[in-house]
Order: sequence, then structure tokens, then C-alpha cells
Amino acid sequence: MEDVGRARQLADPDETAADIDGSRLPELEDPDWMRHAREVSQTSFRAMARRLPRLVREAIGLAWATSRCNTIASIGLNISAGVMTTFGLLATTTVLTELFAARPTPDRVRAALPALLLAASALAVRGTLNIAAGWAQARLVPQVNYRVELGMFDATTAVDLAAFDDAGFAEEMDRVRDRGMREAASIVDHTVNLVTGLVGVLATAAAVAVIQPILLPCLLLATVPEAVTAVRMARRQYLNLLARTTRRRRMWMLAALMANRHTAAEIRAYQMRGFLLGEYLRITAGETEADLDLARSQATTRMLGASGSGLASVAVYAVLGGLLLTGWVVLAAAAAALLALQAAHASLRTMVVATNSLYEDALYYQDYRDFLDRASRHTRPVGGQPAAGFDTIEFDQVSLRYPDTDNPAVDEISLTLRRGQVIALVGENGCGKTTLAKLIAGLYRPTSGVIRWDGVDTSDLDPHSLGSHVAVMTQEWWKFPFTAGQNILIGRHDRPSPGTGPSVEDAARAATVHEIVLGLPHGYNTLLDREYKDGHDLSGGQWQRLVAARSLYRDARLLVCDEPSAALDARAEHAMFQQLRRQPDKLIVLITHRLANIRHADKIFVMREGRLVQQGNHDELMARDGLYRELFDLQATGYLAKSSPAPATQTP
Ligand SMILES: Nc1ncnc2c1ncn2[C@@H]1O[C@H](COP(=O)(O)OP(=O)(O)OP(=O)(O)O)[C@@H](O)[C@H]1O
Repeated sequence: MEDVGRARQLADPDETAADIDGSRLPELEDPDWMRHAREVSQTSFRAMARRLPRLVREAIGLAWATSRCNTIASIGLNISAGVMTTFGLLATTTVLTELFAARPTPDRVRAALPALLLAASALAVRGTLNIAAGWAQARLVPQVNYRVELGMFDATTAVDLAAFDDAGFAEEMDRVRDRGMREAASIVDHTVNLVTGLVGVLATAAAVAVIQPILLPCLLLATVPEAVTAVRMARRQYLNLLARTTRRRRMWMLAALMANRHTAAEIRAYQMRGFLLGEYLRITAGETEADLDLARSQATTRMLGASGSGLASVAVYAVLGGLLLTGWVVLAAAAAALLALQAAHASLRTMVVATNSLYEDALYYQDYRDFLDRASRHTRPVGGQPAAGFDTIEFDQVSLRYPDTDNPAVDEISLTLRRGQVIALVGENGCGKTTLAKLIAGLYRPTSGVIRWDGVDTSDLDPHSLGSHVAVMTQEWWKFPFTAGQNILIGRHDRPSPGTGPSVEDAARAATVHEIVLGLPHGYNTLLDREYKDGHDLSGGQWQRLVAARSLYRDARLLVCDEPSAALDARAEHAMFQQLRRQPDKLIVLITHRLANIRHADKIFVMREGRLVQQGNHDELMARDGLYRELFDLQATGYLAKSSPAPATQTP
């Protein structure tokens, strides 16, 4: 790790002298996913080579599962090209043997002609095979990429919502998205390169062994400096990048801040431009220095490597000369061996670089596989009893404790909800309303207690069919960058027949957003994302109406509305609650801090610190002393209080 430390120092020369104050961003901790990089930096090349067979098997397995045809083509064509290399070299030896024979020149040329044709043909066929192999490889790599990406998103969209509360899961997911996912295609690419390099070396060695076996050790000797140089350069490049990873992440972060529509307003309002550009400049100065340092040391290694190769070549020439003088090798064989040497150099280099990269990328790919394992532990198994709907939902001593928290967010709650009711959850911030609503909606599973639909434990019901009876208007809705119509339609994109529920326009009318959508340049086909051409945006309240339309379009038996009117104006809010009261066959669960909106609810559940402390309708709860009356009166006072005269201005 000495190299890492050195590169780090060079990357930020003023590190020790710097004052860490508010005018400068603090240095970031190295992220956990760099642990593999460190591991690679401490692994010897021999240890890497030992793990190679397993890695190659794994990569070929992945390629095979993606496209058998392209895998066979990539590897098969490369091997065939190798065979052509051997043929070509052998034919060249024959050409040289004929040309160096003690005969008149025209006779020598005539004798060499068939072998020359053979050598030229071998060369042409090898070139064609190489191009075809490259083509198969180019087809294979993106396919592997998409397969792995799909596997990743298949897992991230199937896991329980609770998985996202687990910090370990989130970090692993980011790490996999950062690198692990991309490296799957790389390991296939490197493996094919490794096979290509290996085939090249073997093909040359085979040719040399046929020409004159004694030349084989010479070939190996000549390639050693090249191999050492390639390994050293690849590893130095990697270690240098490793030492700068954290700083580069900071650069990416700053770059993303400075070229982003969402941050543009704040950057201008707070005049942060100078600060951001200054930080970027400071970091790029360190980066430039690190780049120059790398270029310098790579040039030195390349020079030393070239000198070593030169010396090795001189040694090989000396050995060849000796063999020629002593008659062990004929002149033609020696010349062919020199050609073989050139070919072996390039192949060996490919092999060494591919080994280094394959080993490193395989470590990141392992992260991806670990993540899929972890995700599968967070995923409910498909199957179970189909859920036909419900008439009653019953909570029996239900609790939920978030990971790594001391107190349960919902604590031993028992209640019964019936279809046709409008119920409300009330309480102060953080008392557990949203968590309880998510339990009702089946988005979370209780950590203890049982939830039953018509007497059946929901954990015995098929999660997909259970979810099909639920619609949720969440507090933290997302502005999906789709058209206005799609933003509603995704509420139930797989509705079996269009006539079985409200149309998109009906839902939009019910949520008082139809006129707004018609006012957009392309009506329901208007793209709601200004970052794309012809894209538009809506105000916060207009978006909230669109979200309401989506959940009405879903037309589910259970509708959970968490602060559905937080961004609505008074008229829209009134219309929204009127609409929610007009759903006699549904169970509506409302969460709102504006208590006037739930006066008509059939039942109000009042929560404090995760527990149910009161329940009843508005009149019953107002008739008693308690939290509900206290909160309601506090709010009502604000509306009813007569405006008091402004306090007199005090004169000094
Ligand atoms: N994902 C989470 N991980 C850990 N703790 C959480 C998580 N979500 C909520 N909590 C905690 O659980 C408790 C209940 O939160 P919840 O969001 O259910 O409250 P709430 O009554 O809906 O609050 P508000 O009225 O502010 O929306 C709070 O103490 C909160 O900090």
C-alpha cells in the first residue's frame, strides 16, 4: 500500500498545510466498496494467476447463459485464428528455407512460391477470423451487460420495502450500481482477451517447437521483460486510480451539482458559483499532479522495460548466433523464430493485462452476486393463497420496529377496519401514523402480531394478489418523468380490460386535474419533465392532484391516503375529501394534520408514541378530554380567533 500512500500525497500536496474550515469541503472517507481495490493492491500476480481457472469458468458460464452462439463464436474463432498463426509461421519457415537454399535465385523463388501462397492465405484467414471473433465479442458484451442489469433491477423492484431501511442493503446496492454491475461484462471481455492472448502464445510456441524445440526457451526468455513491464504498468495505473478514487468521487459530486437543473436555482440564490468552482479547481489541481506523476513513472517503467527487452533480444540473438554457428539451427529457422518472437510479444501482453483486469473486476462482480443473494433474502416468495379482496381487516397486537431503532414505531396495535368505512389516523409528528398506514397497505410486514384479511393471516396470502387490492397516495410521491396520461395510467398499467374501472380521464376529473391536463400543450400526451425536449412541469399542488388521479384510476378496494392534500389549495382540498367520501364499496384510510377534513370519518384512531390512545368518531372524541380534542381545539382556535390589534410600536 506504499504506492497508494505516495500517490495520495502527490494528488494533494497541500493536504497537511490546509486549514479545514467552512470555506473548504472536508476530505471524504474512503467508501467501503474500495475494500476490494485494496485487496487487489496487496495480491501478488502469482496469487492472481492461481485463481484464474475459477474466474475464467465463472465468466464463461455467464457468457454461456447469455448467448451460447456468441460465446462459441468468440472463443472458437479465436482458437481457429491461433491455428492459422501456427500454419502461417510454419509456412513462413518453409518459404525462408527455400529462399536460403543453395540454388539459382529463380529456382529458389519458384520453390518458395507454394509455401508463400500458403503463408499469405493463413494470414488472410487469420485476419478474417480475428475480425469475426471481435464481432462476436462485441455482440456478446452488451448482452451480458443488459442481462446483469436486468437481474439487478429485477431484484431491487421485488424486495420488500423494508429492505430499503437496512443501511447495509442500501450501501451494497449503491456499490453494485457503481461498479459490480458494470464489471460483469468486463470479466467476459477480459476472459475472451485472455483466451485470445493464450491462444496466440500457444500458437507461436507450437510453431517454434515444430521449427526447432531448442528455440522454445529463447522465446520465453525474450518475453519476460515485456511481461514484467506490462504487469508493473497495469498495477501502477490501478493503484494510482485507487489512491484517487475518493477525490474523484468528490469531483463527480461537484460536477453533478454544477450541471443540474434541480440545484441551479439554489446555486444562484446563494451565489455558490465561486465556492463550487474554487473547490473543483482545487481538486483538479491535485488530480493533474497525480496524472503527471503517473505519466512520469509509467514512462520510466516503459523505458526500463524497453531496455530489458532490448537486452533480452540481444541475448536471444547471441544464443541464435551460437546455435547457427554450431549448426544446431539453420538460418531459415532462426529467422522464423524471430518472427514468432514478435507475435508472441503482443499475445503475451494481451494475456498479462487481461489477467490483471479479470482478477480485479471479478472481485466487484462478486459484490453483485452477494447483493442478489441478500436481495433474495428480503423478497417474499411468490405463491400462497390468492387474495380475493376483503370485507374486514383486523390487526392483532401488531408491532413494527425499524432496523437499528430502540423503540417500535407501531406498538402492539389491535383494531378492526371494514370495507365501506372512511377511517382516519391522527397524532403528532413521529407518532407512527405513516408506519401504521404502510402496515395496513401491506407495504411492511409486522415484526410481531398478525394482520388478517377476512380472518386469513396476510402472510399466507399471495403478496401480488394482495397488493392488487390496495392503492396508496403517499406523502412522498415521485414526479415520474412520463406523460400526464401515463402518470395516471401507471396506477394500473396491467388492467385486464379497459371497461372494468374508471378511464384515465374519469380519474383525472375526479381528482380535479382534467382541466389542468387539457391546458398542457399536448394534453394527456405532454411529457412531464422539463429536462427533455417539449417537456413541461406542473406546480406542487397540480402534481398532487395527478397523483390522486393515479390512485383513483387504480380503483382498489383499499385506498390509503397519507397527507393527500398537503399541497392543495382550499378549493381543491375540499373537492378531494368530498370525492373520498363518495366511495361506498372501499375502505379509505386517511392521514392528515388538518383535522377539519376528517370530521366526517366513520372512525378516528388517535396515536401517541406508536400506540393507539383513543378511537371513536369526531363527536365521541370531542365529548371526551384527550389528545384529539386538544389538537382539534388548537387548530380551530387558529381559525376562529378574532384578529387582535397590532401591538403599538415602542419608541426608544
Ligand atoms: N424508515 C425508517 N427507519 C427508521 N425509523 C423510521 C423510519 N420511518 C419512520 N421512522 C421513525 O418511526 C417513527 C414513526 O414515524 P412515522 O413516519 O410513522 O410517523 P408519522 O406519525 O407518520 O409522522 P408525521 O406526522 O411527521 O408524518 C418516527 O420516530 C420516525 O423517526
